[in-house]
Amino acid sequence: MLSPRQRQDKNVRATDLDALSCRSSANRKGYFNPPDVYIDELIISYNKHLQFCSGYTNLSASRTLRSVFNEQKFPLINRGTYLRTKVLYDLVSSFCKEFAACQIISLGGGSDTKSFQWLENIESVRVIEIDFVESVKIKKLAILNSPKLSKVVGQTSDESVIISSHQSFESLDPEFHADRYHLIGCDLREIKEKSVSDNLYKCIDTSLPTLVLSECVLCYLSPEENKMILNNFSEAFLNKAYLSFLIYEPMSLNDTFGTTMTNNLSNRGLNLYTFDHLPDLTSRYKFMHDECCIPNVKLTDMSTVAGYEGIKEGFKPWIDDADLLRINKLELVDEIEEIKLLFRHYCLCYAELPYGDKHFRSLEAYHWRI
Ligand SMILES: C[S@@+](CC[C@H](N)C(=O)[O-])C[C@H]1O[C@@H](n2cnc3c(N)ncnc32)[C@H](O)[C@@H]1O
Repeated sequence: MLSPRQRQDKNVRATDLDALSCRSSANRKGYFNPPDVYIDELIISYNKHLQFCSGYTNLSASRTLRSVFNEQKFPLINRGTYLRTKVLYDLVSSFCKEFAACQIISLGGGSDTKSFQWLENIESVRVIEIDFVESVKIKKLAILNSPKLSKVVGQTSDESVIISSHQSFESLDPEFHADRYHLIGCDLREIKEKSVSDNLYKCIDTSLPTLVLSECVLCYLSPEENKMILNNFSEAFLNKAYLSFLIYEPMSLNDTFGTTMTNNLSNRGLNLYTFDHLPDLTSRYKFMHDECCIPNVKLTDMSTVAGYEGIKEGFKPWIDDADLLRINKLELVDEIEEIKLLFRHYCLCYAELPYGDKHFRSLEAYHWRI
């Protein structure tokens, strides 16, 4: 029997399946150019191993996977997935180009495949991915059993790893370490505990310019936990190297659509703790700037990023015309008001700490609302 907290954590971990199924759907529809060749390897790992995760049986795992992956995604969801993936990928890539030798720390990286693409395309980047122990094991098994993934992280072996029971899954070491890539299993809420932080900072190089990425992760934690996690990184890098945060999250805007989002999630046993406290860009700016003491904070919403709003006010879309034209041809999306409404409820935040005269200069090329 799972405790209420374990049940809640199981639901939070399962949000990764939604993210993966959305990426898989967008990929199949041709949104990603070039196509993402890593997504299927993660799906294979979930198909084989979800049944061994806590709270699942063979039957409930196949039911979950069927319902998540068989569901047809609306064009507007595919478009949103594409936009989020493309914008975050490009922004982080331009960070890596500007800072040359650098490090990306992905909080709650789940089955995201952008890390593999950064490793493939950017020679001097180190990537550290952190997630719950079970989620990290799914990714580790995907890497160990996939020649494609093993190759991209720079560690090939001829032996595949066979997991055939809850027990063998549980006894698998969750960590994976290669020269430029590290997978670490931990609960971010415990980041201040000495054993957790010692283990984490063994893999993190605090002398490198670093970007901490959180894509739909911190929203599942309370504002106090958000602050504690951000402060933990800020303190670790203080006077040692440039540090910044890139955060992508839903926000409630305190409107009817936000209330519907909250209700849908709470029906699935999920609480978005930041929804009440950080409902919009202004409150998020205050939180990052005043409470987390980060001096340079930029924020915008995805409707502005995509060019659905803000053009008259002088905001330029972040996606170029040729790409917009290309994705417009993939699927007919005529519910423009619905797209605006949905995209307005997702925010993007870049926040950097002072370190000498270091600054992510390419940031100025993007149009931010705040
Ligand atoms: C919606 S998924 C997003 C996954 C990935 N960032 C993406 O965008 O595709 C949320 C992820 O955050 C992870 N997560 C949430 N709370 C966490 C915590 N307290 N510690 C570690 N990981 C956590 C979940 O396990 C899950 O993989």
